[in-house]
Amino acid sequence: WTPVSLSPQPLAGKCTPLVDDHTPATPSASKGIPWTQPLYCATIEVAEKFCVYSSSTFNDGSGISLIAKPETAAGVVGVIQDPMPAWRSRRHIAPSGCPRIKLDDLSYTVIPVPGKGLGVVATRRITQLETIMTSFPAIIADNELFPSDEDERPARADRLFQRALDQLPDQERFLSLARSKGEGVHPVDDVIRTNAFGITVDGRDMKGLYPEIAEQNWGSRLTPSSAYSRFTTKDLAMSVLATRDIEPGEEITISYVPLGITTTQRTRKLSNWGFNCSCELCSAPPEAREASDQRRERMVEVYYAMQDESTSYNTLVELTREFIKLAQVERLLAKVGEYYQALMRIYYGFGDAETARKYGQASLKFAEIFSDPDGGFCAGIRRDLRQLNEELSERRN
Ligand SMILES: C[S@@+](CC[C@H](N)C(=O)[O-])C[C@H]1O[C@@H](n2cnc3c(N)ncnc32)[C@H](O)[C@@H]1O
Repeated sequence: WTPVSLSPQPLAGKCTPLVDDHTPATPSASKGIPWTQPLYCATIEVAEKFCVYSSSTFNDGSGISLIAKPETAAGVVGVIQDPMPAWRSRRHIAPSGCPRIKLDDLSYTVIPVPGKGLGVVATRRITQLETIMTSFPAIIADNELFPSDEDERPARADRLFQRALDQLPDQERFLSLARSKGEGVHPVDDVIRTNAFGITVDGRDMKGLYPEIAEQNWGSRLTPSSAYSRFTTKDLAMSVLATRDIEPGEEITISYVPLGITTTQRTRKLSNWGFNCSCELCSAPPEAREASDQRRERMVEVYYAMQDESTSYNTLVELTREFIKLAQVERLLAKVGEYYQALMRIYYGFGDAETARKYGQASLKFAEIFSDPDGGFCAGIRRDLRQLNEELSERRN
């Protein structure tokens, strides 16, 4: 038996009843059913049945609606009924080693920002890696409900969206968030497409709508945004960390698109949001953008050259130096975990297990800050490190 507060996950999965409309169940903590609102299910055109699961007690009464398959909902029950939920003590959500904040010590305010609607602006100095905010989802919805071709949108999904909204205690807050699609699209669909993050819940790709985080604009200052969002599976929380020191009055921005890509790639991806970007990077002089693009393109070249069979070990060492230098200049701090993981694998491929382990350890350090410490990425690095450690100790013996 594992105390739920330390590890909510064991409650999830098999032991939790799969609640759907064939197995009607009244909310009952003793039966392991934490949902407080009536259940609503619909079979939509794209796939099997999805149901709306809602709890009005989640996150201090802000509530949550989950639009999911019964097996996904069963997977998060442990989080919903955790007797010591993370939302009660947001302080402990900061990654270990990072400065923590108290909820009443907010370092930002939400105000109009020219050309962008509302935005989040620092009210005091925020230090690098400080947790700026932690948010819990108002709605989590399965990705299948949001096909990229909007004409393929399952018509009956709107009923699920409506029910999910009706069962949220704070509907106004949800509906006040930015929308970009307009007429003809259900408001919940629009708010989610404009504001939600891609998250993985119980192995499924979902969209998570985090109201506080949704107030942040996309932005960059010739380098990635000043902040980075980090999802943790075990409590469904999304935290925003400062990737550099942020001065009072500065806007806090996060990245809506993958980091490290070029201007053309960014513009294409940002077009999904349908806004004319007015961030510092988008409005920077063309030479500055080109210089950044060239560095990013060179990083891709170096990455492939490092893995080329014809590359000698000495060249690999030189390329590694160049790659790390470029990542530093571009300030791709949140990507360093991935980069070091790649280096671990490349050096291992070259037969240098000692250096591979060094990069593996560094990779884990960064990955535990910028990604979910309980997620698949960190687990993969730990697995590789175990293998490397075993191999090195066998060699020594
Ligand atoms: C997640 S919301 C951000 C908060 C939003 N500004 C508000 O008023 O609630 C996303 C929307 O903000 C606006 N936005 C975000 N970043 C922007 C930028 N760099 N330039 C212009 N508009 C931006 C766009 O309208 C976009 O669809």
